[in-house]
Amino acid sequence: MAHGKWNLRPLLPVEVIDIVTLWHTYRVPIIITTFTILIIFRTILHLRVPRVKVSDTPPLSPKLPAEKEKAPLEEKFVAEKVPRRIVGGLKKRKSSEDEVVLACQNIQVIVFFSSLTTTTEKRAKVFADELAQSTKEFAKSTSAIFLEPQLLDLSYIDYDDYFITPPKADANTQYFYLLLIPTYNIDTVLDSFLEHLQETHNDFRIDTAPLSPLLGYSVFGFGDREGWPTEEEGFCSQARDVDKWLAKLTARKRAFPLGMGDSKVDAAERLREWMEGVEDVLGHIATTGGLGEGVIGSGDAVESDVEDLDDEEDEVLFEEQKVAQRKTKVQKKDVLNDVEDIGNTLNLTPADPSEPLELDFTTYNKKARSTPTPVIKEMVPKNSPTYNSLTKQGYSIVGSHSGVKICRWTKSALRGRGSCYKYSFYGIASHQCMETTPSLSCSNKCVFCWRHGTNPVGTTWRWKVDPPELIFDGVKAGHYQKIKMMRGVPGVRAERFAEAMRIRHCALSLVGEPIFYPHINEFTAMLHKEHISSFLVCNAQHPDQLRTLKPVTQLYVSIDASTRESLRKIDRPLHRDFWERFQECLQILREKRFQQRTVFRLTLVKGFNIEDEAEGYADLIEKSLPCFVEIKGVTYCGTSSSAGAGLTMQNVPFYEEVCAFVEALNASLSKRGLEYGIAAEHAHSCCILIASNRFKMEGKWHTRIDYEKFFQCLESGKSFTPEDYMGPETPEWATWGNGGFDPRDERVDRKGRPKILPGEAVGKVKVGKEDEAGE
Ligand SMILES: Cc1cc2nc3c(=O)[nH]c(=O)nc-3n(C[C@H](O)[C@H](O)[C@H](O)COP(=O)(O)O)c2cc1C
Ligand code: SF4
Repeated sequence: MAHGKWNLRPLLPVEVIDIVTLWHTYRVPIIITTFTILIIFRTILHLRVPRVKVSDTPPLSPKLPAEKEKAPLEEKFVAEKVPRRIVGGLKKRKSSEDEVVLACQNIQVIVFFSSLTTTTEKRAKVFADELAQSTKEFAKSTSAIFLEPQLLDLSYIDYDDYFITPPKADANTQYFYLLLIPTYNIDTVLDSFLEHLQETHNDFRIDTAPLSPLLGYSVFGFGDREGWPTEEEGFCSQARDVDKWLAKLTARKRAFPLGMGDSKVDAAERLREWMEGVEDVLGHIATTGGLGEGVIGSGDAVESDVEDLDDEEDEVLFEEQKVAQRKTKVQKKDVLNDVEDIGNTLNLTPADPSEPLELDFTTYNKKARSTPTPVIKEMVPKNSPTYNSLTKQGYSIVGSHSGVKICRWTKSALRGRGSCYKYSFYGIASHQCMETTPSLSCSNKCVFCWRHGTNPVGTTWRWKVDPPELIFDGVKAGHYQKIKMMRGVPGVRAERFAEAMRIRHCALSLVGEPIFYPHINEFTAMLHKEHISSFLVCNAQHPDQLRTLKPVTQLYVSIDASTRESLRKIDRPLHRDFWERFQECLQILREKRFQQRTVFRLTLVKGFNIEDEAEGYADLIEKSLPCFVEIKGVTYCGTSSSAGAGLTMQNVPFYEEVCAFVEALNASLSKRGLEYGIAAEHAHSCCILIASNRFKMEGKWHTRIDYEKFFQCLESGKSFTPEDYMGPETPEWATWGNGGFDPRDERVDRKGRPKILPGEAVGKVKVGKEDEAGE
């Protein structure tokens, strides 16, 4: 009272006083705990309520009223009264989702189309009929049941029924979407469709990939090149947008690349190709239950090409990229472990570290070395660190000593982003080129080798020999499998994908020394029999094999230095008589120059083999008189092997330095009266071509090859010369001074952004990534 408060204690029973005291002491934790329990309870209740779509666009002509009628009352009530479930954040792919497995028996293909002037509608009808026939065929040989494809006009459906979640028919049916989309630069239904896709993806209340339960999707666009000649100018832009948004909404279940056709020119042909590809995928789903390797959601994606993905995909890929980066880190660590393993197990200490040392990377422990076994070993056995390392780098190992890998340029060409320099110089389309080797082993350890120092090395063949048939079939299968893995990659062109399924060129230069393989002639004969051209690169260390090599389309010898000392420093050869072998190979090449196209390949490494060596190289050219000299700035790959050799980015010459060297070399050749000239360039790869005047006609360079003529010459059984299969004129854009980038291709940087035009700022170009410049 004295303090103005009532004292109730004398009036209350003891229990009540205890409770009040307790309350005063613990009221804060009690309130917080009660509040938390209430929130948890509320959240659980909330999550158990089924998720419901909300439509912003009233259905123009609801196609499925009957189905809606059939919906249970309870569901209708929920649809009307309950707010939508909120699933925020990025979708994280669970490991179980890595493989899309057909979890049902029925496959329902829906063909969506839109059409203003009816061309797409007519084509869509024919397309759906034909698809119905082919899916019936699949049904005969598999347990999957293909329901009759549905044909739906985007103008007459409620987008919410199909493009927020796949339709809910029954648990036994899964959906596959095909969309045939024209493009209009005026307001059409396609604008609201695209808006809907975009809104669905950005709607924070909905999962960012709500269409991921689909089996897959693919889009085909109709456009008109007359009015919209290029993609930048709008050709098929709306089909490209639909493809982009569906990739996001389905968590990248692009089952087949976007197809595009010009309504006035080639739409029918392009659509047919695309249809064949789509049927192939559907057949694959029916037989295996999955989309096949390479399509996200069903296996491996793009090897190491994560950084090549479009900006448009970044948003969706965020989580996946992090996983990929984590993976890369783990892989790097593993590679390191492997190399360490090799080092530890070999435990070799050369008496003189500067002396070349013959290493056998297939020997794994001291015990194995000290007790030689009479059994002939495999060069790259499956359980070896070398095997692990090479497969992690993306090589497919075929048999026990061969490998195949698709190069960055093959991927680039599949996406319409340019071929390697061999397209500019010789007309090789990169997406039809297979890069392979029948011998992963090499007798050099070049400082710039981007094979990460993990390939086996040796001076003699001492391993088990696989038959050429096994290698030939194996590398083709490995190549096609890797091409198929590109199917779901953003930007892959349907027509290039179709073309890529026919190998036309083989670069025998991947890793190791191809002529080391004892049956190399049988192997190249198999290539030629299937009209696959052969570009074979050897390291000028095996004169006996080089002498007996039968003609290939183009025969290369790597010329990495012009003096004995710099060759020893740069190639780090295992043969002690490496210089004599090198000289002998040059002599052999001279003899072969009228039987096939012979090429010197110079790889310029600043601080190793450029300075003051132009004269030395001119001497070598004079000695061998090759048909061509390819000069290329070294590609820095940042591996431990290159770093160990003291190679850094400082050793990579700028393009202007390569140009200056080439001009000096060319001047030295003409001073000697040798008839050569600078014919072509590919600035993007830091690569320039000097050619013999034998390939110049009426003042124009003809560095390209007539491949069919080459096969005719071979099949005739008569002797022939390189001039006999000389191709058409080198295109103007590829000739010296014009940059060498095919104007038909889109030029982008590694992030997919448009890039400077050829010729602009080329002096600043340095090629700094593994196989960027082509092998
Ligand atoms: C007004 C108009 C605008 C068009 N805009 C584009 C365009 O921006 N890009 C394109 O590639 N094609 C464009 N086209 C071509 C159409 O996409 C093409 O003719 C298509 O086949 C039409 O299909 P449809 O007859 O089914 O409506 C346009 C055609 C018209 C009539
Ligand atoms: S870089 Fe080599 S393997 Fe790749 S496309 Fe060009 S020639 Fe073929």
